Amino acid sequence: METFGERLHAAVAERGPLCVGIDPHASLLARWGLSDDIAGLEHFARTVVEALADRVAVLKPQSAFFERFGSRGVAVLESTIRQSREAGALVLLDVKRGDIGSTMAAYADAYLSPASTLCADAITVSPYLGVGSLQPAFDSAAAHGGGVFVLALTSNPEGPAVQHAVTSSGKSVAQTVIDEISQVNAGAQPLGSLGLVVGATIGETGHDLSKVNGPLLAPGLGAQGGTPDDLRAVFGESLHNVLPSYSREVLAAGPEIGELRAATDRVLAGVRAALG
Ligand SMILES: O=c1ccn([C@@H]2O[C@H](COP(=O)(O)O)[C@@H](O)[C@H]2O)c(=O)[nH]1
Repeated sequence: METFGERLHAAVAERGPLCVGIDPHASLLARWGLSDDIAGLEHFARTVVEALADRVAVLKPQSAFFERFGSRGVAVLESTIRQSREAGALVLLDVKRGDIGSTMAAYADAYLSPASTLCADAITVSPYLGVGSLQPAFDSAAAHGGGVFVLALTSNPEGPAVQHAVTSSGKSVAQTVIDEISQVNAGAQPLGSLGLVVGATIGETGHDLSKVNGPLLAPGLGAQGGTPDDLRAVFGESLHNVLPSYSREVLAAGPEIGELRAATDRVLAGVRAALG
């Protein structure tokens, strides 16, 4: 069985280093002339999949915007994941889950087990109950060829108050997360299956990402103000493992499929130039 790291490496080589988020904000539904209800959600998600799933390496549905509509929204999320994967995109489900023991194991079953209708290629998780509490997700990912992206240095301005705090070991909380994930990924070829989330907006923070040996998801580009030029300052020598992620910047170009594709081509050209 191929690992997620292998699959992601191949997808990026074939389609380019880009993740596009599927975030059906109420404001985007309105901008597309859609109703803020289950029919609007379904149309929006289906259009993005039709436009991009056969050409973008990774699609990242934001679970919250589907859950907003209850069980019918979750059903749309299920079909969005399935259709995206069938069209060849890897699906990173942005759910930012984090819990302990058997509860974390149940989340892992929900999102990483092929037996679940919500099974994605990878998920985002939160390490603030301790990185060790995420072990069931790491185990499930390893068993099924999936991936897990752990929040490390997030793109929001509130993040540093927690993530830069120094622990009793003398390291920051974020560096502790980075180092624990680096240990698991050590030696994996061409890339480990555990990734980190590091915002494109954070600037030079002095954190050492050089040993991660896994994908570095970079949200915060476009609508949050981050630019491809910011990536060098944030990632330095680790640029080769960066997976830039845009949501609103691309989605605002819809609803025309050609416009969504053109916006995607434009941001991909920008990040390619920055990543070198
Ligand atoms: O640090 C983080 C982690 C996750 N996100 C998510 O990415 C998208 C960003 O959307 P844009 O429209 O490109 O701003 C959204 O789903 C966030 O929840 C993040 O922004 N920062």
